[in-house]
Amino acid sequence: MRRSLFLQSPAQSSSPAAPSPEALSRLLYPAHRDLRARAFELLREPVFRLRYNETVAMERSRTTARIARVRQAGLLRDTVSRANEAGSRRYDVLIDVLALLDHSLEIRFGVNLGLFCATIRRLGSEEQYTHWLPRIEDGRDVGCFALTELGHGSNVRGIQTTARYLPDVQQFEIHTPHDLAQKFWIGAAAETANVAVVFAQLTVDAVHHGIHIFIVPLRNKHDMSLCDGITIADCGPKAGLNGVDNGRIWFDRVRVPRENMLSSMSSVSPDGRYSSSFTSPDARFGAQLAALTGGRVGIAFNAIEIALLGLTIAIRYSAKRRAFAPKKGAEEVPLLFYTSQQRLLMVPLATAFVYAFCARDLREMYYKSITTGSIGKDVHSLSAGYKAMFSWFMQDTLQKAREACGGQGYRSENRIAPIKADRDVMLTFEGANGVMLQQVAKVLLAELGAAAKNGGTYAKDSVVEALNTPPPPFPSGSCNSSKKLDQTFIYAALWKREDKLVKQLGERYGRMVRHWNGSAFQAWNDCLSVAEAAATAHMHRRMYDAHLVHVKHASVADAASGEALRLCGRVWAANTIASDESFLRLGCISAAQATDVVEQIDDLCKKMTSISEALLKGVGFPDHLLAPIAVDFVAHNARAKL
Ligand SMILES: Cc1cc2nc3c(=O)[nH]c(=O)nc-3n(C[C@H](O)[C@H](O)[C@H](O)COP(=O)(O)OP(=O)(O)OC[C@H]3O[C@@H](n4cnc5c(N)ncnc54)[C@H](O)[C@@H]3O)c2cc1C
Repeated sequence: MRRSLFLQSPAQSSSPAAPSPEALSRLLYPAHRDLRARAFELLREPVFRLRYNETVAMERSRTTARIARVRQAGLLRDTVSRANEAGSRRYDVLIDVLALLDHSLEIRFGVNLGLFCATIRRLGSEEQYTHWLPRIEDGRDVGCFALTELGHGSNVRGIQTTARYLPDVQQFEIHTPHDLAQKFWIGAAAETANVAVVFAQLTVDAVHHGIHIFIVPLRNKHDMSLCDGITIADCGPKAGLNGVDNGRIWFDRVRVPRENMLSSMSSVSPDGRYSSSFTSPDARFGAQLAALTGGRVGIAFNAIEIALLGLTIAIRYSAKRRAFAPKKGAEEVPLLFYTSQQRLLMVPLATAFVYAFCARDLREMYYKSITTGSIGKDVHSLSAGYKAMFSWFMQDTLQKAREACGGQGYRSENRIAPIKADRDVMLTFEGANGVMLQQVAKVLLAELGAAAKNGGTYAKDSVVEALNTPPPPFPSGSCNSSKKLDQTFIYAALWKREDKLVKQLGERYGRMVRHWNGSAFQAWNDCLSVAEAAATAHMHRRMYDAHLVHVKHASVADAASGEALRLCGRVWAANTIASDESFLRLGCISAAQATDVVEQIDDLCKKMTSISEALLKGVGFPDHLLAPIAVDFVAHNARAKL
């Protein structure tokens, strides 16, 4: 990249020092760097060569061949079979790399080693998980995760598959009572899985005990024929992710032994006595969905990696591709010269760096929950919020990256457009994004309710405890603070917006409950827009809190990396404030401050542009995972190559 081209504008202020790519890389990818390097190397092999516009059948068989090669290379060894944090860390590092190549490959592993194994690990007895996890890891069995039904997706509690205990034979009878209860979208069910964890409504001696989970064989392994009572249909071609064989399943009074119910928390004795370690059905239900939390943590993490992949391709191309010259006969300038192109790509680049470290924090919190065995409300709400916000950000970024590359962005071989189609489902599976934000808002409302009983003070372990302490007042001449876009100004703006919106949510909810004569369901429906706004504001303030810690940490490793990250935070904050009218509407900032913020964005983006090459080197995705336009688009398209 020729930096001089970015320095031609007289408005440009001094460029920051470029961070050390090595230091940044160690901050971003601190663990198992050898495994990460081995996985990148493996992806050079012909079976992993990128291909486009294949038939569904070809995509599926290619994904199967890729799975086999990853297994054969031994990279999966000692991952999920360890059933501990160390194994999960190795697994995640590997999957993060595979995800950069092929979403279908990631998801085929994700439903099998991720969702299936995590469910058994978290909810099964030791006997159950020591039996199943090694068999899944080495490929003797392929598992899938059967929760969603045609009639019930977001409303998980409403699923209607039944499981009735039959004490005479000490078996459960799993049954699909009608077509709306067919399992739908089940990854790997259409062709490849031989066993499923099935979520069903348990009845013991005519007493209903709510959702429980059962290990149900789907196919006879010797010839993959369907087991008695199982009907499976293919979900057919999808908008993307066609290497995954999503299927529909009906159970026709299928019998499984009593031991097949996941029994670490609840069990049924041979003579039909039900017991559970949970006194509250709500707490049991939350624990049963723990595997989904792990999935959301993974989606949040990978959404940022994929955004960075799209940005790497688009920024590298934009630094080389030229369009228009300042005067006749002069050399044309690179696309990245244009301030509009800089804004298009640098705001997402800065945002991706802010979010990347937040996603890493969330993973660390999730790893801790593997050791402690319980997922707290903080991990629950952060994983729901980050899953939604980061996957929305990813799709928005891929669209910007696509447009930034013009027509070349539309070519399949340049990756961005097909990745966008493949990844779109991340906004829906493991919890539709809008519904995820509602989950965050419900936690906020509960915290507000608890605080009201506590004289208006949030509890120490509340996710909004920070709202107990108002930000320090701006130093005299508050515009100085917004002019510099400093930490005090940014934090205060984010804090005030969150504080006001959370209170607004509480007030509106109370009013609506009265309006609807006590119906919480109706009242909540009339709060959804403020609920989403409050959840978003909460997430933004949490991200900024975390970001300040990340800047400090990065500065210790490499002063320039710390400065680079600080710049990313300012760009992200400026864009966040400029894009949401509620900062002004709610009086969190003045009109003069809003003007200060908006006027700085172009200059900040120029600074970002000057260090973007170093930032992308720190991310370090190898050329074979990028696209021809990110490497040498002229040589790649040479006539001599025809
Ligand atoms: C490719 C793919 C793979 C999948 N893999 C699996 C799998 O392996 N196993 C599995 O069990 N499931 C799987 N799923 C299912 C997935 O988890 C569900 O699609 C998801 O939970 C959403 O459920 P739904 O599709 O029924 O949407 P719905 O619940 O019908 O929701 C549709 C939309 O309605 C609105 N909405 C719904 N509820 C509310 C509400 N309370 N308030 C406001 N708005 C609301 C939202 O806009 C939402 O996006 C997969 C799905 C896809 C597409």
